[in-house]
Amino acid sequence: MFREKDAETREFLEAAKACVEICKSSGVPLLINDRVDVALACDADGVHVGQSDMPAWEVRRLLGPGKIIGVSCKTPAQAEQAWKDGADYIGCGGVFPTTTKANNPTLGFEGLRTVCLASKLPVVAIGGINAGNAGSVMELGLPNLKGVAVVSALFDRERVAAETRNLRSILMKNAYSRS
Ligand SMILES: Cc1ncc(COP(=O)(O)OP(=O)(O)O)c(N)n1
Ligand SMILES: Cc1ncsc1CCOP(=O)(O)O
Repeated sequence: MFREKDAETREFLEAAKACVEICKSSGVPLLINDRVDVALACDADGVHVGQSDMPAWEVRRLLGPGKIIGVSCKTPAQAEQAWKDGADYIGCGGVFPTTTKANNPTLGFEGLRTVCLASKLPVVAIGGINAGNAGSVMELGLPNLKGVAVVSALFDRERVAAETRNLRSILMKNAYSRS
């Protein structure tokens, strides 16, 4: 996911193009946060939109059937709408308090559980998740909960690659212990 809230469009596009190149060479899909125009211009793999961004059905119309669309959802009604609109997955949170996104109510495990139980789409948990609590989120064993998304757990750290490997190994251990 490429998420940049403050950049000018041209700066955003240039950075997104660079990320697309890196991700393509590693076989990793790249989604662009919010910006359908940028995703189209750099041929990203998809877009993630929030509840006040372009509606997912419109994103689907513009991107076509082959791209990945994610929608942030805090309620069962929003999850149902995302499914009707043709999204591929939903992001649900903040699960824990976070300073990365302002005015973002914390749902806790109960809010996450409510949305996961109602969702017809795979769910990615987000908000305040890190190496210390990612295991406890996945161990909830909620239906449709397929993974976690993090920002500060990696980018507030000096050793981003090492932190990424550590978080990945925690999530992989959890995946094996549930299979
Ligand atoms: C998996 C996932 N969930 C939520 C988001 C954030 O999207 P949004 O609600 O549009 O909030 P902003 O990031 O735009 O502030 C995400 N990128 N991924
Ligand atoms: C974008 C977003 N949407 C819900 S919480 C959040 C921020 C997550 O950031 P962090 O992983 O740093 O808590």
